[in-house]
Amino acid sequence: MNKNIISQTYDITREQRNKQNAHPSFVLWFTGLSGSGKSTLANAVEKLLFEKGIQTYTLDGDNIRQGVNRGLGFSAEDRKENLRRIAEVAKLFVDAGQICFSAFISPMRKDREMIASIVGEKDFFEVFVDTPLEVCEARDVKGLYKKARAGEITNFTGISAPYEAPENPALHIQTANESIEDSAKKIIAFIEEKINKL
Ligand SMILES: Nc1ncnc2c1ncn2[C@@H]1O[C@H](COP(=O)(O)OS(=O)(=O)O)[C@@H](OP(=O)(O)O)[C@H]1O
Ligand SMILES: Nc1ncnc2c1ncn2[C@@H]1O[C@H](COP(=O)(O)OP(=O)(O)O)[C@@H](O)[C@H]1O
Repeated sequence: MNKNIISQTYDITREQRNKQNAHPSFVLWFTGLSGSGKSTLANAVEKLLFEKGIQTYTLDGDNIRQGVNRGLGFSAEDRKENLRRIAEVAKLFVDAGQICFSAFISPMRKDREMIASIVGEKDFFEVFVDTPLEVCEARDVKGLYKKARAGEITNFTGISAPYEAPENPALHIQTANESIEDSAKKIIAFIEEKINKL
């Protein structure tokens, strides 16, 4: 850390923002294979909360990689740096009073532990979007599995790069046999419980 950089404090605090919004702020971190349903569910849940006047924002891998993290690839080191930066951004959203959804594959347990420690354990909730590889591959929303099988994409999660399933997620969503609405309802119930408890 540069000793010439000193932390600046501002008078409007997170607590004041939470009070004004009438709800706490925290991060729901969706992890799962490509095509598991992370973006779909973050989108569905965000719409339901928006209607209730709850402040939310979603950070999504595809979008962030075209802007803030343009230039990072899919090696283990680049994924770690991608996720470290997003964790810092998510932490800012929590400070800004938002319920922040993060939809990133985030395949490695160690990297997810790093994210939790950056965001702060008490503000971090891991949502495992648990969809079997065969189902994700059959969905092949963006045609990437086909390319990965053909060897046109290297380091593709689930095919040529690892995915380590969470061992103790705050929430476990299995999308293979349930509708988007049913999955979204489970997440909303989880959030409502947090809002009432925090
Ligand atoms: N090699 C490889 N492996 C996995 N995914 C790939 C790859 N190349 C491109 N894509 C596309 O990038 C999206 C995943 O980016 P993330 O930032 O979420 O990945 S990570 O958390 O850093 O592992 C991912 O988006 P989702 O399908 O929404 O998960 C893909 O569209
Ligand atoms: N219960 C469910 N939850 C989420 N997505 C589902 C569900 N059932 C089917 N799907 C479909 O699975 C696909 C998931 O794609 P997407 O949200 O882009 O995944 P990811 O963001 O994890 O890559 C979408 O086409 C969506 O309609």
